[in-house]
Amino acid sequence: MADEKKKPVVIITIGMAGAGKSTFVQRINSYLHSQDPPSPPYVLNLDPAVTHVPYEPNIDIRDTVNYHEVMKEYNLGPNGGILTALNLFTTKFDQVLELVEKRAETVDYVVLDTPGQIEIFTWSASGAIITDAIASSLPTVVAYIIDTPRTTAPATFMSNMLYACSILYKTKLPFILVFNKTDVQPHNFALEWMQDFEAFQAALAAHKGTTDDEGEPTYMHSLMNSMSLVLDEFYRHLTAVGVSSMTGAGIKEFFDAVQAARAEYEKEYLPELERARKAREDQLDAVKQDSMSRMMKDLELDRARNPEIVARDRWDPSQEEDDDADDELDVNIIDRSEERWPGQYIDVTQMRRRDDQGVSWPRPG
Ligand SMILES: Nc1nc2c(ncn2[C@@H]2O[C@H](COP(=O)(O)OP(=O)(O)OP(=O)(O)O)[C@@H](O)[C@H]2O)c(=O)[nH]1
Repeated sequence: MADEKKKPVVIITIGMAGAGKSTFVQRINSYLHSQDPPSPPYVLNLDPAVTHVPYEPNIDIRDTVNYHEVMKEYNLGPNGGILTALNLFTTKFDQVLELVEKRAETVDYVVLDTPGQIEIFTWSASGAIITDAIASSLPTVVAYIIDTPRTTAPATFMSNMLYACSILYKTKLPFILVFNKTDVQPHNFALEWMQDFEAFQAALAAHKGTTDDEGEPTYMHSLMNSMSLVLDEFYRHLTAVGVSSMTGAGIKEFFDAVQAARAEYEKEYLPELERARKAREDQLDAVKQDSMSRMMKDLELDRARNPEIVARDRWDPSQEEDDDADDELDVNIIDRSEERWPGQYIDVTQMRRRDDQGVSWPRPG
């Protein structure tokens, strides 16, 4: 389509704590800066608890929500604090989207670094809202970062793949398995297990604890055998690349995979998204039509019964309220690259104390 605007690809990096998400984001950031011409990405840090990120994010959740204050304010532990901080940030995500969309024509990639505790993003309402919101406006890809040296045992490998599988089915987005730290442990064993079901079975059988004292397969072994059959189907839907965020090896292959995933987004995800949106709108329309026609019927009956009320029931333009007064937004999402970190630290957790602003965050339910 000729009038279609250029859109960047969003890369959502997800992974277990310590898998190397932040180092990976830094690596792809520097890779894109080193291109000719340089193509700096737009980077968002969504981890409120991280003390240091090795890159300069354009939008940083820590500029908006003070995670320590959230813990104090709501009397929460670290995980509850991170989740609540993410929830508070999500209430402002429309502003984030606006800032991202403003840059859509000048950047090729938007990169999201997610909280270290994977489930806080993958299993929370906020994570789903953020993912859906961004994926419905820009082509989006999930990069699932795996700590390769810690995935060499068949059982750990399978658990990790099952987790990846659950995220794929939850987000339904194009998915890239990123085997990280290949400088320490090459990832060919993983590719072999993914491509050759029998090789994985053999690795499982060779592992200790697969048979009991009588030489019979243990319950766990049988379970893993069956699960690996399920995973065989799952592997067909994804791309795997090996990278070293430390040395930069494999990063070009990662971007080749991102381009292929973008095409997949446009071919499969987008039509599905539009179909779901249309179905939702049609359903809403039908409900609206139905209640409207019932209301009209009730109204007709009522008016027929009370003609004197009908005579008094007239619209009075002087009573119309001025809705525009509330339209101004209190902008507190900061784009560091635009504002050059003006030092206007805005701590949303403190806002409820300022009576003049009248803002009060809801307590988690
Ligand atoms: N050898 C090697 N080490 C790596 C690589 N990538 C990351 N690391 C190391 O792995 C550790 C964890 O990396 P992070 O980037 O902090 O991992 P993370 O997933 O962001 O961790 P959280 O902060 O818990 O979210 C650090 O010590 C990194 O230096 C890699 O490619 N090779």
